[in-house]
Amino acid sequence: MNVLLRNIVKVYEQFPALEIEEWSIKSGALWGLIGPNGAGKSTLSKIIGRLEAATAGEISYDGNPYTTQLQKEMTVVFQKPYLLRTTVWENIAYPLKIRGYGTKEIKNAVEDILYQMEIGPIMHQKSWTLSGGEAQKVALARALVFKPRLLILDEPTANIDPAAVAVMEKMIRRANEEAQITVLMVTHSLQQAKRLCKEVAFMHRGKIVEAGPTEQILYHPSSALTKKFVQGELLID
Ligand SMILES: Nc1ncnc2c1ncn2[C@@H]1O[C@H](COP(=O)(O)OP(=O)(O)OP(=O)(O)O)[C@@H](O)[C@H]1O
Repeated sequence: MNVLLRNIVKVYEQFPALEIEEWSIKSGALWGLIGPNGAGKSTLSKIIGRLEAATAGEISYDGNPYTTQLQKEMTVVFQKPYLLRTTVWENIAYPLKIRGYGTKEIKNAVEDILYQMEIGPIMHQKSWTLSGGEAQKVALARALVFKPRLLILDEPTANIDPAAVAVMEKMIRRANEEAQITVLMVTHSLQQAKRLCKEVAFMHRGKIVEAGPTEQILYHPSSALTKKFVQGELLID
């Protein structure tokens, strides 16, 4: 899905949290959003994912304004996922059920993703009994199972053990490469951005300072601020 942002502003009680003149996400992209704490990464991803309204500005999706139909084609996964109070299996089946898939299709799709994400053994477990990392895996499985056209991830692998990170990154890469799902991912790990993202945007104080191919932004940034950040010298201010 192509997403175009123009003059997006978000103000929280007179505090300007976001000011983006123009930014576009091309269909099939895999963007990483990096920047210090409080830079506005979550706010921007929630606004693009329509979980929050911008104070001003416009976002178009494939050249059109947002419609409720689009809600079925995109999804946002948070670090602390909201799961339904039921089993893992039911949580993953849910997005397919509300989209009208048949019983057989649902069974096949859920079984496939349970297997690929290595969470088959916990499929009958109730969501509130899961560990934090297991819940994050289930949330990603639930987002991927219906093949959204736009997937927004806000630190999906924070607090995850290295083996599970590898599985989750494999699934995100595969979703992007094989299912052509457009991905926007907030991450605090520059290593993860290097491994996974084709392009990276660096945010600071509500603005996108610099955006472009991952290699360029992380190794040859043009802004002194980006350079400081990627070298680990930018303090929260
Ligand atoms: N609901 C809110 N009310 C008031 N201020 C808010 C609200 N949500 C976010 N902010 C402020 O907006 C700014 C941007 O926050 P945001 O969560 O987008 O940053 P972030 O880059 O995702 O940070 P982090 O890396 O710490 O998660 C911060 O200064 C934050 O305190």
